Amino acid sequence: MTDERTRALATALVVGALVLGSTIALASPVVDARPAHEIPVTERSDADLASPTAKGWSSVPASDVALSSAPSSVPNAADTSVERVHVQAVRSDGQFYVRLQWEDPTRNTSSEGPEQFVDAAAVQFPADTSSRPPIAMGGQDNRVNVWYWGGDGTTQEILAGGAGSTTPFPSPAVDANAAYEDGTWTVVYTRSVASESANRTDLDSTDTLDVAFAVWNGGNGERAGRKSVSEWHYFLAGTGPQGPPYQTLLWTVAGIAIVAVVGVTTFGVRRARGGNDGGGS
Ligand code: HEM
Repeated sequence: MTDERTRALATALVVGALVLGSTIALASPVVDARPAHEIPVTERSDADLASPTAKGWSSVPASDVALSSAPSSVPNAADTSVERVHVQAVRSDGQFYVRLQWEDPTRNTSSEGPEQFVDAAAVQFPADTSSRPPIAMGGQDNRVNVWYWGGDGTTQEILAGGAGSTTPFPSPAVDANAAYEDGTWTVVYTRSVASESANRTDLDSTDTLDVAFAVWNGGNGERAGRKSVSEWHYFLAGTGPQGPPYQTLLWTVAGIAIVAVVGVTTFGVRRARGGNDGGGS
């Protein structure tokens, strides 16, 4: 290979690497632009996502939500083990789906023996979505709806106005389905978007919807007030910054970058070859 050819090839590769590198550097902040407490709600049509292993979940953006011990006064309240939960949400065909996934190496589904507690998870919404209730399960004049799933197969829809006031709805409108695989729980809650009673959270809002999460590791003695909880987050209906438009933008920019890299490299190689051909034998 002649010096000129080597130089042209090296230049093409450096230019290509610079184009690709700057594209990634510029595109990443755009993708990460979602506010820390925002969780996008993806709009779908005719998607049945009630099963935790439904294929449709693989294309729904997941948010990583941090958890910490609930500041309650029960014994060993600070001894909790689950530090994060992945959250996905979809509205489809009149149904609202929330999928939670978290790691728990021990699968606890029975509370029948002494000191046995089940793994569990819950989602909390304001009963009246126009204001944000206290995170510790609402207050007397600002109650919350809690969707509770327990590892023994229990699903409850609860109305609460502060710790110690949890009251199950007489006819629950929430379903929950769970799967445990490779040390990970996956739970999907399903409720119809339409609310049927005054104390039920209106999920039909196109605005933001406050939401919080709790996870109990039964194997670590966690139950009731001893649990990992999130701060208040909010669901944002429609396509959030991490939703399709941003992904489409990222893939478009990445596509242009790849075409540019291939183009510059091909040009460089052709020039080098041309130089070589012109240079004779
Ligand atoms: C962050 C502050 C929180 C504190 C201090 C707290 C405290 C407590 C306490 C003391 C209890 C036992 C009394 C009772 O049953 O009412 C309890 C139970 C419960 N909490 Fe909370 N909580 C908090 C947040 C949450 C959140 C965010 C959720 C849901 C996402 C939640 C869901 C529940 C449920 C479902 C029960 C009943 C559990 C059972 O029967 O085992 N809590 N909580």
